[in-house]
Amino acid sequence: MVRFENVGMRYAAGPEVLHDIDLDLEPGGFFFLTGPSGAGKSTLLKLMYLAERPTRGRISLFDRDIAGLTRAQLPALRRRIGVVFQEFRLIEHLSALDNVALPLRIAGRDEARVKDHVVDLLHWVGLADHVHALPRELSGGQQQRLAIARAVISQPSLLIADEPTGNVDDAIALRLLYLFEELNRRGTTVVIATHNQALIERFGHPVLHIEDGRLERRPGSRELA
Ligand SMILES: Nc1ncnc2c1ncn2[C@@H]1O[C@H](COP(=O)(O)OP(=O)(O)OP(=O)(O)O)[C@@H](O)[C@H]1O
Repeated sequence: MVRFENVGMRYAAGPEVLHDIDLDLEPGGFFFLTGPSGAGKSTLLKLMYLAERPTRGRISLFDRDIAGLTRAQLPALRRRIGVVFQEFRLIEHLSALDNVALPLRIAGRDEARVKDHVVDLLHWVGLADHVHALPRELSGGQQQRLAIARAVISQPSLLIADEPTGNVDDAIALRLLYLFEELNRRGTTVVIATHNQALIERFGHPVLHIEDGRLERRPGSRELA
């Protein structure tokens, strides 16, 4: 699903920020990504969702070496990846409903079903009363839930989320984790960067831990049980 072989990454002429990363994420897995601020978590995720290219080493996604992809092949691959960005990246002039519907409309889905599907999901993430709100009319936590709804609406093969529970209270963080688990049960591989140790322990999934640009995979409590 996601494979890194001896990957190194530096930004422009700066120092290397990821070193010798070897990683093999099984399809259908659920992984937490942890590590201190500045350790390289977002950089690793950017490599996974093809926003950055590695400086060295090899990355394969869905069994394809990304170095061999043409520009024309990239959009189809990207459509299989749902991303929740740290800074949300919502479209400011579109309502909550239209933000979430956008990926389905781009994919040409039947408009009559798009609306029901989106409203259901907005309900699920606790935004039932804000279906027609613009992003700026929502709180930080509500915008985050909207960004999550947009990332999961197309049931991507791979969901990548950078601190998706950073701006929400504990009850909502739990609910979001259940939503990710439901998506995972339906076949989506999930990678979530988080500092929330309580959630990591509660859900017991394996942990990818980065420190000083080096990655270590630790078994989750479920695997050890
Ligand atoms: N666009 C960029 N240009 C230059 N250096 C960058 C860029 N983005 C990140 N870095 C550097 O790469 C290193 C890793 O940053 P990264 O954002 O991946 O860390 P992080 O673990 O996600 O941190 P946080 O938990 O604070 O979000 C840091 O030293 C950072 O300064």
